[in-house]
Amino acid sequence: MSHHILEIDHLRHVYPDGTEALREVTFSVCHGESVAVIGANGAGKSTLLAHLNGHLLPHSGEVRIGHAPVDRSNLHEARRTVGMVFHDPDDQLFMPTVYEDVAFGPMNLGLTGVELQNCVAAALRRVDAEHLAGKAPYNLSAGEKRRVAIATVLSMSPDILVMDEPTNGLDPYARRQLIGLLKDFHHSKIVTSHDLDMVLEVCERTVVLSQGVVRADGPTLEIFRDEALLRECRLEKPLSMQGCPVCGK
Ligand SMILES: Nc1ncnc2c1ncn2[C@@H]1O[C@H](COP(=O)(O)OP(=O)(O)OP(=O)(O)O)[C@@H](O)[C@H]1O
Repeated sequence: MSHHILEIDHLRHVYPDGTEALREVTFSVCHGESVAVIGANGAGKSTLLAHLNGHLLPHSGEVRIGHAPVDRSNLHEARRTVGMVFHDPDDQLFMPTVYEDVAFGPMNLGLTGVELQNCVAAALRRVDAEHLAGKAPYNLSAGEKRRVAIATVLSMSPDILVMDEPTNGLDPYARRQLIGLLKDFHHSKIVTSHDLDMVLEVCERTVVLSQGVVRADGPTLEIFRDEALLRECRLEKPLSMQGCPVCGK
C-alpha cells in the first residue's frame, strides 16, 4: 500500500475553447508533505487546483485521494478531504459574521451545540482570530480575511490543505504571520504561489509547471538553484537567494 494521500495521474484538461491547460500531469503527495506548485502566468496552476476537489473533472487521467478516484459520485467526500483556500477570501466568506462562516461547514457535517462551538473556537484559535468571531467578514483587513478563510477550511478537519496564492495582497507583517501559521501546520499541504521566498520557507518540495506540463519535481532548494530551468520556465530565483543588488555578493 503506498503512503500517498493524493495522486495525480496523467491528468489532462482541455477547456471548451480548445486550450489544453494540463497535459499528462503526474505527481503524488505523501502524508504530511508540503508541496509547492509554481509556474509562470498561464502555466496551469489554477486549473490543476480546480481538479483536486472536483471543481473541474479531467478529460483523461485521474486524481486519486486516498487511492479513490475523484468523480461525480464522491465529490462531497473529496471536498471534505481536500480543504481548499481560494485565491480570493471574498469567494469563501459569505455569512453575516466570522463565527457563522467558520461554523457553516461543520454544521453541514451535523455538528451542533457545544461540539460546534468548540470546533469553531479551535479553528479560530489556530489562525489567531478568536477575537474576530463577532465581526462581519466584509469589515476585516486582507490579512484577517485570509486567516478566517483558512479557519473555515480547518473547521472541517481536512486531510490536505490546498492554498491558491496565500500571501497575495498581504502586507509584510501579515505575510510573515501567515508563513508562521503554514509552517506550524503539519497537514499535507499544496500551495501555489508566485511568492517564491514563501515557497522556500514553507514547502520542502516543488513541482514546476510550464505550459501545462510538469517540467521539474524535486527538493525546493535544488529547483531554485537550477538557473537554466528557472529561465526556461519564465521564473526568477527567490529574492533571498539573489545576490546583493549593490555589491553583487
Ligand atoms: N475558462 C477558461 N477557458 C479557456 N481557457 C482557460 C480558462 N481558464 C484558464 N484558461 C487557460 O488555461 C491555461 C492555464 O490557465 P491557469 O489559470 O490554470 O494558469 P495559472 O498558472 O493559474 O496562471 P496565473 O499564474 O496567471 O494565475 C491558460 O492558457 C489560460 O488562458
